[in-house]
Amino acid sequence: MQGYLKCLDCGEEYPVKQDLITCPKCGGLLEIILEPPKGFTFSSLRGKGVWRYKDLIAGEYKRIVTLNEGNTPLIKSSNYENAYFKFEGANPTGSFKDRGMTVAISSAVSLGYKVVVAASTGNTAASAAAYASRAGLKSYIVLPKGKVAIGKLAQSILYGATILEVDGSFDIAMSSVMKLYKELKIVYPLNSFNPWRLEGQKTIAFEIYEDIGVPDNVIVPVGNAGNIYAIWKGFTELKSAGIIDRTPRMIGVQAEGASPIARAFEKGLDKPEFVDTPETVATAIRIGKPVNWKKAIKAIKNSRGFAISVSDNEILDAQRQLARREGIGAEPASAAAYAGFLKLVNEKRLDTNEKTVMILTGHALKDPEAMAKSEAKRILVNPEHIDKVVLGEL
Ligand SMILES: Cc1ncc(COP(=O)(O)O)c(C=O)c1O
Ligand SMILES: N[C@@H](CCOP(=O)(O)O)C(=O)O
Repeated sequence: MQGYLKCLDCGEEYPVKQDLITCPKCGGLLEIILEPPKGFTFSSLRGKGVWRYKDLIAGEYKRIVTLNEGNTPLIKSSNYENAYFKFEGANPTGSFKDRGMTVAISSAVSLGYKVVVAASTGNTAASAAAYASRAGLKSYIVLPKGKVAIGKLAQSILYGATILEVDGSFDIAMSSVMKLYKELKIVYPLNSFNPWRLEGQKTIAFEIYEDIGVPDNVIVPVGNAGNIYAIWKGFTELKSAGIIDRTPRMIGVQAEGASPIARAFEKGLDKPEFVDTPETVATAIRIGKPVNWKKAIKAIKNSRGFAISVSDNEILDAQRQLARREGIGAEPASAAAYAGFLKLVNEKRLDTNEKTVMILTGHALKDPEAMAKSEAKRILVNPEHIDKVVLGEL
């Protein structure tokens, strides 16, 4: 595939080399700018999931480490005619991270790394741990102590990662991983500042396109801010290949207590004011200093989109509505996308005649404590009178 790497900070360009992760000149974020192969058509593709699109994924892979990620359902809303949910909770470890991890771990293996590292609010950790184990690599996971949902922590334990806990927020864990990456040449970083990981995540766009063509809007919950860029990148590459003639509007949603990007849009700023002590019930997106903020702002602006924030109450209410009106169990961070949709519809900022896809990034089972916050219909019954309870007579 034709292409090059370009630093978003200093603008330096490099040939597509898989061992480049950040800019060798200034340490900035690298973009992988690709031109899909001439004459590419979707009808020639075979297989399912992320690697169905291998002709569109940059890099050379001596070995592909896969758990058959991707190929997630695009579920039509039963309440809004033109709304769809891309249920990423159906991935092998229950979140969209698996799409990126299959590519990042395959890269690590192909480059000969034996040790991988990631900072995480939980999902990256679970995914990194699973794929590292499958590849036979040693994984170190850096977590904000006491701030990771129990389902995700349990996954990392089960998959056998070494868990390093730091006091403080995810952002401190992230800077610790940056330090490890810069100082120890033996570790391969799995977070989304690694542009190869985003190559896997962009396949969300390809699957949406194959299912329903180009939607008008794609609503994405934003934390470390890699996924919204990755999805936009996927659509942008289809446009440069002449397969589609427009890209959807990318709409980012953040939780009010962790909303540096949404606030930048609300205030008309070019760069976010970071949040030192981010707080939200949506622990996956409790992030104050998103490493990919430049990429996210680029994707949102170039697609004529915007970013908004939603409150914790709106998130939990949206999580319940998703479960009780659509039958879909998504974790709070994912429900933020639906909360954003409901808010925009309510404020008449989004036209329900337009085709909108919400990315439901992770499974509800990841965070049982959040699920249990919903008011329950639980009745202690005497088995002898259970019929009367059901008939409403007791
Ligand atoms: C479930 C879930 N949703 C959304 C996000 C946000 O994705 P990104 O960090 O790519 O913005 C994350 C992680 O940050 C997540 O784990
Ligand atoms: N929500 C993320 C935060 C880290 O994001 P990443 O995309 O940079 O790995 C997580 O699950 O840890």
